[in-house]
Amino acid sequence: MKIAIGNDHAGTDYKFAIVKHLEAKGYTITNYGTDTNNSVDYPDFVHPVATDVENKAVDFGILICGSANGVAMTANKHQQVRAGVCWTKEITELTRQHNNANIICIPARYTAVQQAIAMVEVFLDTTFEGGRHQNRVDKIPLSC
Ligand SMILES: O=C(CO)[C@H](O)[C@H](O)[C@H](O)COP(=O)(O)O
Repeated sequence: MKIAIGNDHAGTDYKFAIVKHLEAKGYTITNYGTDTNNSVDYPDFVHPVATDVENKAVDFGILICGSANGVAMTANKHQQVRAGVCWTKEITELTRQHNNANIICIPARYTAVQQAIAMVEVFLDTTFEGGRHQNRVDKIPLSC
């Protein structure tokens, strides 16, 4: 499975922990940075991830910033992206089962790193339920 990952300065340390974990499990990761703790603007690192997801160059995306809101707002400007802010494993599971999210957004300043890794595992292992949820997901794009 192919994953694209991006973050701002608040998410760099978590990003490396997640990448290490996923690579050990055999995932192919495209890292769009940032790779330092120097202050950056999160949209610069979100759009490449969202573009890869939109173009189906990867299966899923992972975005990390301080609160997760900035990266989620940016990613959701892309038509084919459904980016969900996740802070528990249960919310993460529902984000896949009900919303068919293709990007998980993680709030590094409000989540422990082991919790972040556990949420990523749930995200990648959970399937969309379809059915009534498919009708709703189909109505998300503005073109409907
Ligand atoms: O974009 C955000 C808020 O929605 C992220 O949490 C950023 O990481 C945060 O705003 C960065 O803040 P900083 O004071 O510039 O480190």
